[in-house]
Amino acid sequence: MVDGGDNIVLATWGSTSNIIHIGGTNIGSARCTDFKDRPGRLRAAKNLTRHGITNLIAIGGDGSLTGANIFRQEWPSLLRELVDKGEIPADKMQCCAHLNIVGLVGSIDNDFCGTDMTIGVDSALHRITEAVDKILTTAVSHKRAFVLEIMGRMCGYLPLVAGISSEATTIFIPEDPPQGDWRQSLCDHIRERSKSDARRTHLVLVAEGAIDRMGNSIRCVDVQRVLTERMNMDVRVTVLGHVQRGGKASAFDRIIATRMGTEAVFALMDAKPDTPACVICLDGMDIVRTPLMKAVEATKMVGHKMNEQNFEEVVRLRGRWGHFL
Ligand SMILES: Nc1ncnc2c1ncn2[C@@H]1O[C@H](COP(=O)(O)OP(=O)(O)O)[C@@H](O)[C@H]1O
Ligand SMILES: O=P(O)(O)OC[C@H]1O[C@](O)(COP(=O)(O)O)[C@@H](O)[C@@H]1O
Repeated sequence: MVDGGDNIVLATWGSTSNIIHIGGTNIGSARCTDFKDRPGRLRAAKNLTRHGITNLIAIGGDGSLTGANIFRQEWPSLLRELVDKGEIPADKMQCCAHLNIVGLVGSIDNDFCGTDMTIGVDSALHRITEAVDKILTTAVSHKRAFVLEIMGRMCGYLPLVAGISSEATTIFIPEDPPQGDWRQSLCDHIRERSKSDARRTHLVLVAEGAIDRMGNSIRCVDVQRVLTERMNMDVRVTVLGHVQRGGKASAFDRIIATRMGTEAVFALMDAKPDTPACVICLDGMDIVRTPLMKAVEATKMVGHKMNEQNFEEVVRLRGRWGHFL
């Protein structure tokens, strides 16, 4: 939108076929600093009106969806400025008067309030589960413990569900830091588990953003040191890194992306000038429309509560969010 020119092309059946399995971005969009400032959004408005585009589906996290909402709010004033500067003809004020926005949440983190799952998180979970299964081969045959760093700077969803699917011994996530002395309780827990299952292989999953109750980072090497020094265990660290973001989309992701994309088009077709912008969410197994700004506000609130170290509230906000509506 901001760069215009050849970056805006008509989608056809041909250009949108045979891409359903591909991860990443196919249309070539990326983070764009210019869009954060009005001059960048002015250029985007000019490029869109040139093509007569007044319906947008924004795919991204809270940043992209916040930007999209700001763009929508500013749209009339952007058009007015462009007309006043002589950059677009005056009749565009009428034919492009309203910009409709619908959001889709794409993120491997599953950190957006309002949707039970974001597009991408299931594929990442598959990648993590496959990787952990492979690591378990060495863990079992060499009788080693493994400490794995899992993505999620502010969100523990992936480590949490990956921990369940791989029977991890312990999981560290940012939203629910361990109470008290985590080093001691980790050792106690492992001793306890080993009593009932001496052959057990110990996996510890650490979220990228894991912290203790004081806000200090818990890193894989910290866990490794504790288990090595206090438990005399043979411990290896593996950082799964960007492997988690890559590869083919899972069947579940292909299906929710298709269902959500379809609903986004219906939402745009239904939109009237005064219809508030919405984001398409998964509620249980249903695809639903949710007010965009409420969802963005709730998501930002998680960040504020995290900064205040109000972890009870963070956990509550990460859960079902009917209380916001
Ligand atoms: N406050 C904002 N105003 C306008 N555009 C924004 C704003 N925040 C983010 N954006 C746009 O959305 C893009 C993606 O935002 P970012 O926070 O990096 O990722 P995400 O959408 O995954 O949260 C940014 O590069 C920028 O173009
Ligand atoms: O490569 P970068 O820019 O450090 O990004 C890695 C971060 O992106 C994430 O994968 C989330 O990205 P998305 O929300 O775009 O899926 C985090 O889990 C991770 O911390």
